Amino acid sequence: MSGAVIFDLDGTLVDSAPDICAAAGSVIARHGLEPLTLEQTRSYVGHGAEQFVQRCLAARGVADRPGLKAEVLAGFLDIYESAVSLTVPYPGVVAALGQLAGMGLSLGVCTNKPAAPAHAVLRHLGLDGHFAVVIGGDSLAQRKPDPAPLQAAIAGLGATATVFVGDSEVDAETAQRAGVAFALYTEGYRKAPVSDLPHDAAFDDFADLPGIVQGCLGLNGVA
Ligand SMILES: O=C(O)COP(=O)(O)O
Ligand SMILES: [Mg+2]
Repeated sequence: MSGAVIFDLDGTLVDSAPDICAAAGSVIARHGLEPLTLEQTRSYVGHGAEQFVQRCLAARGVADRPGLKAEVLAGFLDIYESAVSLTVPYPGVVAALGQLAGMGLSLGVCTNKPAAPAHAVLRHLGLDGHFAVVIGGDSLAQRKPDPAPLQAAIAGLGATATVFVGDSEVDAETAQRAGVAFALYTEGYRKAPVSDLPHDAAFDDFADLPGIVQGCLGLNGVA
């Protein structure tokens, strides 16, 4: 067996909402629009950059203003790669990644964040070396909850047994459609109750993840 753990990024490995909120706020301010709250930002992340911008503009009542979405999206994507300074890994993430690698598992990322800012934030936090594969929201024609990006990550790692770790409705649906075990991190940007999301395991502390992965993959011991 070749085991792998594939992670969602925003709301799972990292709390990136403060950077996304600041970046979006600075772009919409150019159009005379008020910034978003952190809470709004968290609830709009998860479906990719275009949907995020769409939701921001809808929240400001200007979703139908001609040409605005394309302009704001371009401005947002321009600065998204440099929006890393306020982003932090969730507690215990770094130790858990080391422990999972020590168990002989390969690690990957499957996010709806575009690939360039996804790589940038992982690099900024010194986490990029952990991941042999990073699939972003613009890496394929499809994005989560389509199973194709997760399947591409699995193929890229050559994995025969996989656990997908994510924080949202989108991730739960992706795992289900791909037929992959799903571990739900409950401290991210999820909107629905935990019980509404199909999952094999749920956790609120990354210290618990190696044991969960061990159980999902049927491994014998945590190194
Ligand atoms: O919606 C995004 O841009 C990213 O969200 P994800 O990392 O949770 O997939
Ligand atoms: Mg997420």
